[in-house]
Amino acid sequence: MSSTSEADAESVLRLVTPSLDLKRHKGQAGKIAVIGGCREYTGAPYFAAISALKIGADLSHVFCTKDAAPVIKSYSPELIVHPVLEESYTISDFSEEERKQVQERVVGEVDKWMERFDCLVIGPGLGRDPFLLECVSEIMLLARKFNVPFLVDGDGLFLVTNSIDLVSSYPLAVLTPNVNEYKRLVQRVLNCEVDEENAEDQLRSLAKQIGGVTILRKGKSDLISNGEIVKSVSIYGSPRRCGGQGDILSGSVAVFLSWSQQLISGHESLSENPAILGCIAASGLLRKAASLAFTKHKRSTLTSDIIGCLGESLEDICPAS
Ligand SMILES: NC(=O)C1=CN([C@@H]2O[C@H](COP(=O)(O)OP(=O)(O)OC[C@H]3O[C@@H](n4cnc5c(N)ncnc54)[C@H](O)[C@@H]3O)[C@@H](O)[C@H]2O)[C@@H](O)CC1
Ligand SMILES: Nc1ncnc2c1ncn2[C@@H]1O[C@H](COP(=O)(O)OP(=O)(O)OP(=O)(O)O)[C@@H](O)[C@H]1O
Ligand SMILES: [Mg+2]
Repeated sequence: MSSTSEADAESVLRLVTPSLDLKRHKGQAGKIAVIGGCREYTGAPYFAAISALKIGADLSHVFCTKDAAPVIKSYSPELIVHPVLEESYTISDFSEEERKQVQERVVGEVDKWMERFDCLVIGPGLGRDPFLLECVSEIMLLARKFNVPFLVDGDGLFLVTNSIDLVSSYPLAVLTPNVNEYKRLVQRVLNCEVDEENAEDQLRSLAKQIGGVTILRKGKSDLISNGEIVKSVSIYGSPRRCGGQGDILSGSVAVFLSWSQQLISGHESLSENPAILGCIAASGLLRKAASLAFTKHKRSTLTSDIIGCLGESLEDICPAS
């Protein structure tokens, strides 16, 4: 039986957004890392990482391939960019032993930083190179070892859909599939097709089947479930469907999830699930920013215009002072 309720996204945003306090030091408002960026895609990891900063995180890192790094750095001096990922073509002449060494080096480069991160965003613009995805599987296992929450999006979902054990039963994992990514997840995990008539129940079953991970199914309404409850966020956004809006969402979920975790760990009386709160807050803010950007730019609204409206939209709900 379906029991979806529309979340009060503005109240959640007010609850989880920390006040700006002169006693807080750099890092306390969030340290986020995006794992993504390859020869084809440099925009997606940039959108995710810069959105995290624009909302209020203190530090935003990007771990990408060597080709992508100078491009991403040139978009913004605010991002800390690590050119560490390798694609198969750079190691095509290598022996099995040498490939193993490269993999260990790649994973070691992320390992050095792992404990410092509040949340990882795995997948925006990652590409689908098999060697690169093998390394990213190891990075997911490492995050689990250190109990670092992670969100999986884009090509990260391609990896996870084919190796569901990577996220299975990890309560700190959030999946943010778009229409295609959701279809593939449902087919692979539930062995059936997407059922729009019973969308909420199917989402709940999917999240339960993957061991209680949180899933945010993007669409006309965003639907969120951890296998127990289902929440929706349907406030009006924008009729423009330009690429990159999902990347804003992924960086935003990472920040709000970190803030929700901080809030809940300081208040024993709060029993909410930080991943669910993070998804509701991010979805609500993205939609509000998209709506504002559309009123300003109409048909020419682009992802960068929506990013430009994140601060104003959050300020409207939670004034800085
Ligand atoms: N500027 C950039 O660098 C961007 C890179 N991106 C990256 O591109 C890679 C692939 O992601 P995609 O989202 O394109 O992959 P998808 O597997 O979602 O494929 C997109 C395809 O689905 C179709 N489609 C979209 N919405 C649909 C709907 N409602 N019903 C039916 N078909 C629909 C589109 O026409 C397109 O052909 C990822 O790594 C992603 O992160 C995207 O995030 C967009 C921005
Ligand atoms: N049909 C729709 N009507 C209104 N809002 C939508 C619709 N589809 C998506 N959205 C909004 O856009 C956000 C991004 O969803 P989308 O499906 O575009 O992700 P995506 O395909 O992963 O994007 P990206 O291009 O970044 O990869 C969602 O969180 C939702 O708020
Ligand atoms: Mg996407």
